[in-house]
Amino acid sequence: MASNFKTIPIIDISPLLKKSDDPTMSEDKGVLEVCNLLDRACKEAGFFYVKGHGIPDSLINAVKDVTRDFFDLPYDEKNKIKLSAVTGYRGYQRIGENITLGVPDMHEAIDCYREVTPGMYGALGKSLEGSNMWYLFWFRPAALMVAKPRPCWVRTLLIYQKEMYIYLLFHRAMNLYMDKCDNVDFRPSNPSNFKPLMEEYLGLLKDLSRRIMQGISIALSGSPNMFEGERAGDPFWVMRIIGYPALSDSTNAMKLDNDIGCGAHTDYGLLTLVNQDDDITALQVRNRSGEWISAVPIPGTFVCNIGDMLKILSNGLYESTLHRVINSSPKYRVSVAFFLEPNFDAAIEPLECCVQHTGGVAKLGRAVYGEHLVRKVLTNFVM
Ligand SMILES: N=C(N)NCCCC[C@H](N)C(=O)O
Ligand SMILES: O=C(O)CCC(=O)C(=O)O
Ligand SMILES: [Fe+2]
Repeated sequence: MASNFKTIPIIDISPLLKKSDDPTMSEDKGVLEVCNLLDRACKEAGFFYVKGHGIPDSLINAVKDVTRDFFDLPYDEKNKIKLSAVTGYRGYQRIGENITLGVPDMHEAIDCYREVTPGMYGALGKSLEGSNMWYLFWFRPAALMVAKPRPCWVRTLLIYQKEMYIYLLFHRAMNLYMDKCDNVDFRPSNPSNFKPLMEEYLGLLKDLSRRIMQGISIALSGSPNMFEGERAGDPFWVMRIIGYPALSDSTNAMKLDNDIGCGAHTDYGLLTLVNQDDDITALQVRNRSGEWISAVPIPGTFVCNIGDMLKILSNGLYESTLHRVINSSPKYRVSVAFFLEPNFDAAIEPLECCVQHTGGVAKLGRAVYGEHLVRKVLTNFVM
C-alpha cells in the first residue's frame, strides 16, 4: 500500500527507547508520538531512518571499517570462508554469485545467520544448519573434508547426517579454540577484531530492533509485546556484510555488463536496519508510481524497512517495499544490513487487530517463516 512518497522520513525513537521496559508504555505521550510517526512511515514508504537509537557512532563506523578491511583482502583469502551448502549458506560470496531476478548482483558479501544446531528445526532448518565463519581458517579445508562424501566403506559408517554433525561440532570447537588463542601464530590478523566487534554489534541491533517492534505493535493498536512469544519471542536473525565495487573498477569484468549492485527485491522478515557508507548514495526505494527514491545517507542513522513477514502480519497495511542498490560512484561502497525475523518455525498470518483495521477480511495468506527464508536462500545462489 505504498504511496507516492518522494522522501523517506526521519524518526527520533529515543522517547520509545526510554520507556521500553515500562509495562504502561503505550499510555506515554512521547511513545505515542513516535508510534504515530512509525505508523505513517510504514504505511506510506515502508522505509524510514531512525535516529536517537543509542548505538554509538564509533561502533557504527568501526563495523564499516572492519568490513572494508575484509573486502580489501585478496580473493583467495576471502574465499577461505566461502559460502556453500555445507556451511549452511554462511560465509563469503564473490561478486556475481548472488542472483536477483535472474541477474548476478554486483556485490560481494558475508552472510551470517543465527546459529542452527543439527536437528534444531527438523527438516525445515536442515539447509541452514551451521554456525558463522568469523575467521579465515587455514585449516578449514580439513574441516570441510570431514563433511565431504567418502569412499563407500566409510560412507556406510558415516552417513551424511553424521558427517555433518561431526563437521559442525568440529567447526564449533575451532571457534571456541580460536577465541581462546589471542595473537597465536595461526590466528589470522585480518581483521583481528572481526568476530568480537560484529558480535557486540549484533547483540545491540537485536535489542534495538525488538524495541522498534514494540513501537510498531503499538502503532498497529496491539499490545507492546504482540511480537513476543510464538511469533517472534525467540527471533531468527540474519546479517549481511556487503561490499559494492566502484563503477570504475576495471578489475571486475562483469561490471561491464551489469551495474546493479543488488537487484530490486523485498526483505524477508520483520524489520531491516541498514548501516550504510556515509558518502555514497546508492540505495533506492520504489514508490507507488514506480519512481526510485534515493535513501541518501544520513550519518549516525540506520535505514529501516519492513519485511515480507510484517506485511503479512499487518494484513498489507504495511508494505515490504521494493528496493535496489546501484553504486554509480567511483568509490567502493560498504553496508551492513541486520534483519530481525520471526521465530524460525513461526506460522505467520494477519493479526486480528490488523484484519479489523483493513475491512475485516484476511487479504494475505499464511506463511511459515523458515520455509520462506529457505526458498529464497536456495534460489539466491549459482554454485
Ligand atoms: N535477506 C535479504 N534481504 N537478502 C537480500 C539479498 C539480495 C536479494 C536476493 N538475491 C533476492 O532475490 O531476494
Ligand atoms: O546495501 C544496502 O544499502 C541494502 C542492502 C539490501 O537491501 C539487502 O541486503 O537486503
Ligand atoms: Fe534488502
